[in-house]
Amino acid sequence: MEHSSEAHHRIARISAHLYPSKSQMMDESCKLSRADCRAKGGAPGFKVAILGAAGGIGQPLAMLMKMNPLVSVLHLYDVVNAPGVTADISHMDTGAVVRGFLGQAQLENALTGMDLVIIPAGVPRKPGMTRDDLFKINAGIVKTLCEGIAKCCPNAIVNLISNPVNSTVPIAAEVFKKAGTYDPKKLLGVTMLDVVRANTFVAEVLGLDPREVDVPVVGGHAGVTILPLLSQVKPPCHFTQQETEYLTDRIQNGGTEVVEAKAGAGSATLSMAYAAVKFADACLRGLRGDAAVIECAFVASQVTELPYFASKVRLGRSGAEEVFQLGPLNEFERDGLEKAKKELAGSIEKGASFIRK
Ligand SMILES: NC(=O)c1ccc[n+]([C@@H]2O[C@H](COP(=O)([O-])OP(=O)(O)OC[C@H]3O[C@@H](n4cnc5c(N)ncnc54)[C@H](O)[C@@H]3O)[C@@H](O)[C@H]2O)c1
Ligand SMILES: O=C(O)C[C@H](O)C(=O)O
Repeated sequence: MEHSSEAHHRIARISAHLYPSKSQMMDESCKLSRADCRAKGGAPGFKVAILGAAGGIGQPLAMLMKMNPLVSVLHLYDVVNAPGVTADISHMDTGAVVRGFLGQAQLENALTGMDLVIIPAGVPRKPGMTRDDLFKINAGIVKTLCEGIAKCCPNAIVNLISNPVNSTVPIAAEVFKKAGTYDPKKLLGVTMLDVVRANTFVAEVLGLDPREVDVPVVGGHAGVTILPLLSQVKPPCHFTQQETEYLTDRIQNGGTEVVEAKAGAGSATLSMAYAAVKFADACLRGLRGDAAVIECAFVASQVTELPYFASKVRLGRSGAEEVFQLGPLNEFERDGLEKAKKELAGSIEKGASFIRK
């Protein structure tokens, strides 16, 4: 029979690693759990935090990241329901060690030591709203979370999902600048869902498997700022004017299509979680040192006269190590680019001045 105090310690260790706040109430010797040991030395991998982990995107995103073999530690932070989601996800028999963090008081613990922070925190749209209508609430949420990142994991790669991305990325950048921690390579607005949608819709038109299709989508992440470069689709193909207009409109309004179909119950969550994991996995492969990891993202950029712009980037050990030029555009795309830049300029300025004011 096992000695009862040893058994007590084992049980306490498990509880302590799931809910670190409880560990303070437990025996000191329980603080370094087996899971911690595994995370520190045994299982190679990266430490990832999800902020807003109990939300519509957060939950499936947490589940998919728990399945990612590149992740050794997964921190799930939210202002509601983080313990429930953590308990649930932690029963999955995959390698990543999961810990939950609830509320502002636990934000710093959630962030300390992280390699990658994914942020889907904030309110989603309802029918009739633009993404910019979310600015009022989400700007403050992103500011607070980024202040935490600047303090606790200033070297982490940040994947920012919260809308309006065209403004929240400049907000995050200004917070990091103020804190003296800004590294433009490490702040990435997630526009992967636009690429995922573009690949799907283009594949439908071409009668191909979407996995064989690669559509660059540049600009930003709202309406006309979402600019699919259909002239650069791989495999090379030709679209009629009617197809080009249909595809551009569907890709630009894919988010609204979901918002309307959900009829007040939120915006894209499952396809977004899929896209977020595809992008996060690319970031982690870059961090690992894999060559030629290239995805689209909204980043600090010199591709146009705007300070931020989405285009293809090469992800490496230090984040977005190379930002690619747009390549040759046709007349339809050049027109689209002008419209995109006009709207983007205002959204970027709105975000930056929220912090600079
Ligand atoms: N970039 C994209 O392509 C894309 C796609 C879809 C949705 N979004 C955006 O992602 C955001 C989240 O969408 P959702 O459907 O998951 O919303 P949701 O309301 O279902 O979930 C949001 C979660 O954020 C949490 N939260 C709120 N304030 C917080 C704070 N201060 N700290 C931590 N967590 C906090 C909430 O408790 C909730 O669990 C929205 O802004 C939405 O517009 C972006
Ligand atoms: O459309 C939204 O509000 C959510 C997201 O930006 C999307 O593109 O699905």
